[in-house]
Amino acid sequence: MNASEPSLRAQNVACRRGDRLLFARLSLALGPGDALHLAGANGIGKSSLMRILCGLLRPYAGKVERDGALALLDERPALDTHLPLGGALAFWGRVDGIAPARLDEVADTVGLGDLMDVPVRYLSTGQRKRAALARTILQGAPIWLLDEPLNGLDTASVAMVERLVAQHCAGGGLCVLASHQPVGVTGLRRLEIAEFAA
Ligand SMILES: Nc1ncnc2c1ncn2[C@@H]1O[C@H](COP(=O)(O)OP(=O)(O)OP(=O)(O)O)[C@@H](O)[C@H]1O
Repeated sequence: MNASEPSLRAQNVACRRGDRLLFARLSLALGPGDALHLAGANGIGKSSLMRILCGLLRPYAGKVERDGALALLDERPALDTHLPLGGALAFWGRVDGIAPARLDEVADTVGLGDLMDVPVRYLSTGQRKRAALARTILQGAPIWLLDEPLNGLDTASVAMVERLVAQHCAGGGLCVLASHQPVGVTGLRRLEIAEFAA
């Protein structure tokens, strides 16, 4: 694999939360163009695995190796809820050196171009999810970790996320996506996390 190409590997990873071993011996390997759907029952450990993959949580056993920058989308979008959406995205635009025109372009992509003057706290559930997706896109990272990106989205928005994931992977990125819902992305692999059995 080329050094500039993104990759994400987990080898024999185990996850312990409190005194419970959630899962063990979990391995995965993704390279450019790959997309993986993480599935499994409530509380099985999908979000925990996402946090392990991005380095926010230490695995109980095993190791994770990653090449390339990553963007994590979870239920806590890093957008100032007191700012208008445009201002909240512009904050990160200044941090990351993103041109204002690019902010507008991505806001249009996720269907929020007309809501840039609305405070983030007034956005609906689905609009807030789409705002978080805009932030994910704007990060420009080749590795996307999307934890329940379809929650609260209407049918058209689900299709939009599926399209964006497909485009991201077609452009050489990779994506791990945790969802209880079916995900319509061509070539998507599926990993069902199973409860740990000794
Ligand atoms: N900080 C923590 N300390 C102890 N236990 C935790 C902690 N965070 C999560 N857990 C527990 O770990 C288990 C897995 O949680 P996690 O959020 O990873 O599951 P999930 O598969 O994403 O669930 P869901 O489908 O409901 O989103 C749950 O039983 C949860 O209560």
